[in-house]
Amino acid sequence: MSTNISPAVKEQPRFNTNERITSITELPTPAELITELPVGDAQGYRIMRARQEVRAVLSGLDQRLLVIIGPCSIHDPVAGLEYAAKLAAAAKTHEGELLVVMRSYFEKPRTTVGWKGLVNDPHLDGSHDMAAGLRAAREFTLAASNLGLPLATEFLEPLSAQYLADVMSWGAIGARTTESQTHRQLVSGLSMPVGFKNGTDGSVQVAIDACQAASAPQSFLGISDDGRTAIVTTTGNQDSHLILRGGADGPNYGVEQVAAASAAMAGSGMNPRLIVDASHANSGKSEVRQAEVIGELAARIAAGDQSIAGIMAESFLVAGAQKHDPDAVAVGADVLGGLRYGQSVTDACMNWETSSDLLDTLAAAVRAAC
Ligand SMILES: O=C[C@H](O)[C@H](O)COP(=O)(O)O
Ligand SMILES: C=C(OP(=O)(O)O)C(=O)O
Repeated sequence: MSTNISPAVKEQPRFNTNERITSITELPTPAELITELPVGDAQGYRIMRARQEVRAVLSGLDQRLLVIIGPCSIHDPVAGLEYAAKLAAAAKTHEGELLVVMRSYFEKPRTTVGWKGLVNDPHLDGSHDMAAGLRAAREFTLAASNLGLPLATEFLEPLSAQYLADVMSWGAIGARTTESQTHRQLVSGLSMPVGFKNGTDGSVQVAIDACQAASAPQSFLGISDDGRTAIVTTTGNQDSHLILRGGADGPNYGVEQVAAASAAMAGSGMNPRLIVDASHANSGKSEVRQAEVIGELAARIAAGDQSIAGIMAESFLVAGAQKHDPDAVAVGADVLGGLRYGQSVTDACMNWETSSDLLDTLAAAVRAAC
């Protein structure tokens, strides 16, 4: 444990503060980590071009389908990169019909408690070595992006964006944080298109409100690249859009539900073209059902449905999910050695073979629609 309290602060009476804080450990600043692990010029150009392509698909100018696909979470960078190599090859095969962006999710929002992702706990043992987590996440993104893949992530901790956002071509705000002012402000300053999920209760209106808030200029408390708290002033993110992921009442990818959500977005002056997440409450977190949902969506796209700009899917090397509780292992234990290689430790994913077949199906659907 290391506690860093400045000498000036130590002289103040502190008996009434921090009663429930056991440690505060300083991290490298965003600038320090980015200097150590920089994005090269050619790579930076590819990341920015992918952002423009995502924008063009979302607006309908580019007739391809956006496919945001990959593991629910990256817990083992080696397996994640093996998956990325397969996906990069499939993305190249289908580049005429699909704009494939890999889910590179390093922060997991939890309904109650559980492993919170590679940034928070990279050793999966409850040691919460976030300096190593941020480094591992950045190393992963640089390697995956060098395979030619645009990357997607969920922005969960407002401070972590400063360490990773430069490598991302698409972002999401999850169902549990769409209503949060902090996240809406954050999106207003992010450089890539960002989708807001509907709420876990199924409310689409909170995501429409979020898109409106994030599209507007904002001023808020953030951090600078040098790690100091700062006033951040933004232009607003006009590429904010809606993601339907189902809710407590069940799925919301049906024809009428998508049409209603699309019309509500248009009525609020926002982009009516949206993304459907085939996982989460749209599949009851079943990877088998998820594949069926994608099949249904492909048929609608082939028939000319223009309101679906993209699809999100959870996919990894091995089907399903395995349980992992970081509190049940000793700090320093060989956690990866005890886990099934290539299988999710968070939500269930489709395996690579099924995912590859579905990419073929989606590409055929786009060809049929043209
Ligand atoms: O996408 C992942 C999960 O659905 C999300 O993190 C919530 O998981 P939990 O309900 O298992 O905590
Ligand atoms: C956490 C996720 O989704 P949701 O916010 O829809 O639960 C996710 O996509 O990983």
